[in-house]
Amino acid sequence: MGKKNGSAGDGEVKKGVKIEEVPSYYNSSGSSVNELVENDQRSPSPPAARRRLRTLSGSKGDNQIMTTKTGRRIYTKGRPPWYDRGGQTMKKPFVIGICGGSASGKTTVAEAIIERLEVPWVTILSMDSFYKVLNEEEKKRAHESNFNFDHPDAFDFDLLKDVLARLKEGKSVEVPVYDFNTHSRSSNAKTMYGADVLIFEGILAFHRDDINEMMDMKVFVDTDADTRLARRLARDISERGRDTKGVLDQYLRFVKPAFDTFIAPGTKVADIIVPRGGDNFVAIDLIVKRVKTELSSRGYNACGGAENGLHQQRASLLASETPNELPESLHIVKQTPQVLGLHTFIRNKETKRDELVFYSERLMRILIEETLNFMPHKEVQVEVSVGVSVVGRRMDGEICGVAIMRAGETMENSLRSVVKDCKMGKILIQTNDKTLEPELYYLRLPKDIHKYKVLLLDATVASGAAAMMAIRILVDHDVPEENISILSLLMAEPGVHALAYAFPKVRLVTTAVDPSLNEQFHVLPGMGNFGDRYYGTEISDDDSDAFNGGAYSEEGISD
Ligand SMILES: Nc1ncnc2c1ncn2[C@@H]1O[C@H](COP(=O)(O)OP(=O)(O)O)[C@@H](O)[C@H]1O
Ligand SMILES: Nc1ccn([C@@H]2O[C@H](COP(=O)(O)O)[C@@H](O)[C@H]2O)c(=O)n1
Repeated sequence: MGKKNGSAGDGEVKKGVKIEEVPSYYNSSGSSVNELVENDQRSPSPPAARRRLRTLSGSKGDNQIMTTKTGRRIYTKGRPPWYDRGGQTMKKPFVIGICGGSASGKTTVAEAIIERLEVPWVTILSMDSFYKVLNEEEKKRAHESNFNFDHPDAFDFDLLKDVLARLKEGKSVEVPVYDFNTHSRSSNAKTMYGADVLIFEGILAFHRDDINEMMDMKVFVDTDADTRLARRLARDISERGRDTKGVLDQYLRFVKPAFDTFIAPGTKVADIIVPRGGDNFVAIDLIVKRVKTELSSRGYNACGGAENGLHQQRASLLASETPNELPESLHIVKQTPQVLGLHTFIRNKETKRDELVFYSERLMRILIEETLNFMPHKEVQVEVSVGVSVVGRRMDGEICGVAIMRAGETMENSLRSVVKDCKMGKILIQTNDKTLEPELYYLRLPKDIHKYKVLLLDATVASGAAAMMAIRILVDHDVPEENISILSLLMAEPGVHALAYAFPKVRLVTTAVDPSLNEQFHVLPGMGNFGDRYYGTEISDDDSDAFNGGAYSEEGISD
């Protein structure tokens, strides 16, 4: 997939119909969306019939969005709300395997399925990513068109199986990006995440029974051999840095025999055979119909939300009695006159923005210092002067911060001022205006985050929906629950109980707990929309009513 410029940009849809207006913070590469579009335009132009599709491609961590002809948005990165109030996965992705000869149109069929499915969260995994790394002698042979890339031994099937298994569980994976020009992996892997539908395509997609068992539907693209060769010649010369002689030599020596021996038998395990590939709209429509039926029987609704999702359960949260006791995992900083005084400034709606920033940052530092007391420490001996030493303490292990955008970002400066050179990640979660479920739109985490004690930052916790999704994401990235602390200036009691119920080992640290939520899930009495007040982006009550029908939702998530 995503083979423009000869490299397999996996996890992307190659070509999206229209580039969306995406706020700049979606784009982690630092370049604007327009720049990304321009980059894409420099790539070899696809045949006219396919030009309607265009990629919004970016670097690792970018959100990938395409819009179908009917105007629906499809996210090829990100995460739908897959977990329930207990923090557990609710939905498994529907896995479609697509097998077929080289240049048979596997990618084209995959794109056509995505476009017609109209499911918002889709991931495409290509077998190309799992080509083994070649040694120097093999590379030399590959450059002479004398290496068999069509034999099963050319692929790392075990890695492929692990990646598929993790994606099925909704866990994040690092997928190698393959470069057909150099026959090697590029230095940067792509981070991929789960989805509603996962399409896995490749020439040997059906080669191993254990991997076949992981698929819910197996599609074989059966395109005539002459057409495949003609397309391959054109593509490999224009996109993969080959010449006519090399393509033909490789085809006769390896590609054709391997098709007969290893690929064609895939028709026997396939559920559906699609003659002619991407042109076969009848077959593609039948596949799409079947997938839609399967998805709805698994509890997906038309908007991509799940029945019994977080939002629906949140309503019952408001109605339900909260336990009398606050959970043990909650720590409230000591209510000193200093802390209470800072709160008074912050809660007061008359407090000016510069004062709010000053006093809230003071309170944030107190909150962070308090949290650090829970981090593991070890004894160390330091020399004070010649011959004089004392036994002191030093933190044992590394800390990183992850801000839940946007209000959590207000706490980044304070964390940096307390923890020197602290690595920082970001998560953007927004409410889907149709399903009302929180959804992940942007994710940037420090490398090897599972090795850190993670301080998750959000200025306030109301129902806990955003925090719960953020914790779920960290857990999916293999951060042990007990290594996560969520830090907030203010938490609402229902949110505290919801988080503690779902993730009992996660430490909740706050400077105050308010008793309740209103019907819009805003904390009562609360501190207003902290993010807007801090950034000076508040709108007047009148405007707010006009924009939101009377209710505002904090930071895009009604939490
Ligand atoms: N129906 C079609 N008509 C014309 N060109 C096509 C068609 N399907 C695919 N192609 C072209 O053939 C090449 C291989 O198609 P692709 O879908 O990438 O195949 P695969 O993924 O099986 O290698 C691409 O250059 C693509 O643009
Ligand atoms: N370094 C490589 C790796 C693979 N190939 C050929 O690619 C074909 C598979 O990709 P498709 O997009 O066509 O499915 C396969 O037939 C290999 O021969 C290559 O040429 N160089």
